[in-house]
Amino acid sequence: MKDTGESKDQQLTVALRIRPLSDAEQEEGSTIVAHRVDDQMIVLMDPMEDPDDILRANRSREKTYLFDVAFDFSASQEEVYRATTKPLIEGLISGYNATVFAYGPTGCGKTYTMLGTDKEPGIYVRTLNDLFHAIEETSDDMLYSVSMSYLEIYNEMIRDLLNPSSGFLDLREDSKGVIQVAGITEVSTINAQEIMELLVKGNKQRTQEPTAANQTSSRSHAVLQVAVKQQSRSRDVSQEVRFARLFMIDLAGSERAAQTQNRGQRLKEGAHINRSLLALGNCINALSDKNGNKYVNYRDSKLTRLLKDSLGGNSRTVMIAHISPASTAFEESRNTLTYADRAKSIRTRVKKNLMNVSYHIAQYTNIISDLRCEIERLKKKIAEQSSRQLSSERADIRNVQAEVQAHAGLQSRADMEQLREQLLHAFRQQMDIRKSLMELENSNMEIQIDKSKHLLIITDWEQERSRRRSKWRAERRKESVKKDESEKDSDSTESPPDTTETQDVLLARENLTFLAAEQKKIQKQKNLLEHQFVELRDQARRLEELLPRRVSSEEQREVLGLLCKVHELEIENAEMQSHALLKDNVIRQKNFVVQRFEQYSHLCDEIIQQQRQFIDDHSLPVPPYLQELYDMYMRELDDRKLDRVMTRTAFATCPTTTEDRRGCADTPCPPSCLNLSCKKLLPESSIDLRCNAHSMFQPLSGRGFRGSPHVRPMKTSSVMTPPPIHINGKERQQIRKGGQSIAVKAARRRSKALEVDVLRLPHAPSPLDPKKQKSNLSLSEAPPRGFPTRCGRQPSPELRHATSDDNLSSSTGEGPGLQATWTRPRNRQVPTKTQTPREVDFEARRKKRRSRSFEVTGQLPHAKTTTAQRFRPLDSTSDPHLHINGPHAPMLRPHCRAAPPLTKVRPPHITQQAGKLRTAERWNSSGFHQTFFYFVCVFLLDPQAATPSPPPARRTTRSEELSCGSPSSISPPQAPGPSARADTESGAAA
Ligand SMILES: Nc1ncnc2c1ncn2[C@@H]1O[C@H](COP(=O)(O)OP(=O)(O)OP(=O)(O)O)[C@@H](O)[C@H]1O
Repeated sequence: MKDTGESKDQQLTVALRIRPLSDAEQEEGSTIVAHRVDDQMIVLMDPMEDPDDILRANRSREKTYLFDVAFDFSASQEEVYRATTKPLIEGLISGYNATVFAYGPTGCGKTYTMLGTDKEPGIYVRTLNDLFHAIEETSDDMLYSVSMSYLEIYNEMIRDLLNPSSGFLDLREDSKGVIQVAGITEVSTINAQEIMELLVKGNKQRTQEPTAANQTSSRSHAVLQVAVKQQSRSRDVSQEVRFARLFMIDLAGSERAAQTQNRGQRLKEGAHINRSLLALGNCINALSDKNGNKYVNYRDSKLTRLLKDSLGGNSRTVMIAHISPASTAFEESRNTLTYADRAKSIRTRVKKNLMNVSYHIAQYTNIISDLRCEIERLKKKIAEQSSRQLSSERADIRNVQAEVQAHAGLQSRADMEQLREQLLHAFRQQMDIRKSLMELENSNMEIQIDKSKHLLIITDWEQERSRRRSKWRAERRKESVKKDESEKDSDSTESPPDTTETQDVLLARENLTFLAAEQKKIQKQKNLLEHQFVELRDQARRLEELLPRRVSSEEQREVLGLLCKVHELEIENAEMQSHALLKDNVIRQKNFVVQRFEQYSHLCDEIIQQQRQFIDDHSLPVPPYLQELYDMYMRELDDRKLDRVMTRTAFATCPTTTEDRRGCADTPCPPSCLNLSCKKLLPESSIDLRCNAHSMFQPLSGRGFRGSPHVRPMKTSSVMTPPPIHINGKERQQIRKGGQSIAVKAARRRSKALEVDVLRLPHAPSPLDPKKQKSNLSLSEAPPRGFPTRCGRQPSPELRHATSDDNLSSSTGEGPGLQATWTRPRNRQVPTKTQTPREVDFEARRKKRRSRSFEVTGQLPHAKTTTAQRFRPLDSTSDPHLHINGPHAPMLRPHCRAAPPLTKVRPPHITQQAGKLRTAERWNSSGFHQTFFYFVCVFLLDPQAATPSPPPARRTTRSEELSCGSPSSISPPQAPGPSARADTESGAAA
């Protein structure tokens, strides 16, 4: 092994630290005489300067010292370490020896700087920490071995602080002049924590005693030696090995006996300390001699021998001198400063401790085995690294997976949110459209009402015109009978009545045109909105279908399901509001129509009563059939009174289910509803009203209005048709039961009333009586509905049947009902021998009734071909104002063919007398009082004309229909004239 390091001169680094003024010094009243001027300059002021001392008068009272670095009481441990010792660590690793020693009087802070406290560790700890950190950083390439020893020189004896039991140790110098402590314990470790524990342990072994100057006065010099050996990990035949030592020395403080007041052992310790320090001072003096000729006597003390290399050899050395700032320690401070100042000029020859090791062939085996070990070690390290990498990669994969999952979760949540928003948007739009539709429908209804009012004005005017014309014609006819031809000529010059339309009528026509245009516009808007609504509903459905696929969690599914449900309910609510609105409007219109009808009815009654009064007053002869008619009229009046009461009850039993309502619409109302009143006794128009009132309870779809032409146009004006609210089986049963009980009551009351009639009326005439036969025949021919039996007022089987179970069951649509009782069978049954013709007739009707009741329930497929449909007895001919929706004229035509206006109807017995009973099926009770009234009028005017001719086969005009209810409109049948045609046209236009 040979030393290959290059040497270079290096000056000793001297730092000076001034500690803070201690409590004791403050108590003594010491003043601060040492000041740090800057990073390097210290000023020491002499507190004993006497102004009277002439000899020293010219001397400066302050002395300035310059050092490499200067600290005062404000400097921290870290600052001192960084400025003094930290730079040595790099050199130490590179193979340069280093020494740091703390020098100064006792109690000036040497131990504080080197060892420090737990909170403020000193140079020892900080240096070792940094050293091991630096070793760790380069350990991949270099192989280090660190050993540490800790000793004290106490009373010129060396003691191993790590192993105090080893006794006093000797100093020896090897062949190269390197001082060694024989037998010292060297601890090899690179664990900083372990070294710290050793230091604590060693410090506890250090001799420390309290003195007057310092309560923790160190009575020995403590030397911590750290040896660092470093070599490259790559082995070769020759290899470079670096070796360096670091001494960190906490010297004992120089002390004055007077100051320390030591006695005995302490005094002896002090003497030894001072001697070693004096030797150190001498060495420093010698080393700092500028000439360099002075002999350096290291052998005077073990301290100087130990520090031989550090002071004058191969070492980078840092001296940290400590002084007290107190005036009381002025002398010690000045001495210390003087020594430190001298030490500055000490120069050391520093060289790297490099050893090139050449191996013999015999050592190659070891080298190879070492290399193998190294290879194994490296392989192991690589494996460890790869496994660490793998695990980190796995961790990375897991992280990535977690991230992906989180991202997917976020994505799905965002998707769900978007879906929810879309759904909500679709629902909101649906609701908006619903509302708009409702508003449009409302406007439409209002327009309809307005139109009805205007139509009414026009109709009134037309009636008035017709009345005037009729009157004019009658007058003309009368005059033609009374006067001769010449007078006729003169009369022919009379102008017809003025038929110019009034201002009101013109205005009404204008308004009608305007309202029709408005209605068209509304209809267009409605169609558009309905189209949009359908699209939106489809869109919402598609979104709802998407839900199960998109929704990941049950919770989300539940929430979205509820959301859909809520909006469905909202839509249903809107539909119900729409229905309510429509119903409200329909009711308003019905009320209007009912009022109108009642006006007509009262007027008819009034006229009949007054005419009757007139006949009675003038004792005019009344033909028996007119008397019969009048009696019938009176009975009808009574029945109507009863009927009003019963109708109120029967209304409560109106069918509620769709099927029942449909039955009511397609066919006459079921018995439980209004059969006892509207179908038997009430005039046609009344029945129609009731039936329409029924239809108010139907859903506003076209289907619900099928049976009533008056309300059929409503089909086109209904809003989007939401499904009807279905009533479950139980509820339906309850409703039916309620209906049945009310129907039973009504039927019983009806039967009772008829029985009273039987008691009151004369018995049926004998079949042998030709007159009565005629009457009887006429009765059997005549429709039974509301038409009282002249032959003794026997309660008809039909009416008795009204209370039967059969009949009642039909009210719920479950069995045959009474519907057929107000229609007349077309094909009469051939009487058997035992049956009277009347019984045969009843039997036939009963069968027909059963078939009709099937028709109502819809159980027979060919029900539509029954007579009920052909006769259409419920269709009104009397009041055009029922036609509240849509076009009127086309709807009226088929209706009128089935039930012509009263002006064209002959009373049954008259037609029989004339042998022309063809229109009996047209006969119905609704026109009864009107017919009667007609005959009374005719009779009064001209008894000869009381035998009417059969009605001409012509189409009924609307104006004539409208005049049905008006007494003034009753006129003898006549061929349609130009005026009538004009009426027809104007009515159709309206
Ligand atoms: N820089 C400083 N800051 C604060 N306190 C200090 C400082 N220097 C020294 N002291 C305090 O002064 C007292 C004496 O210090 P220390 O024991 O380190 O002196 P010393 O020079 O080692 O004495 P000795 O030579 O007798 O061992 C201690 O209580 C120490 O905490």
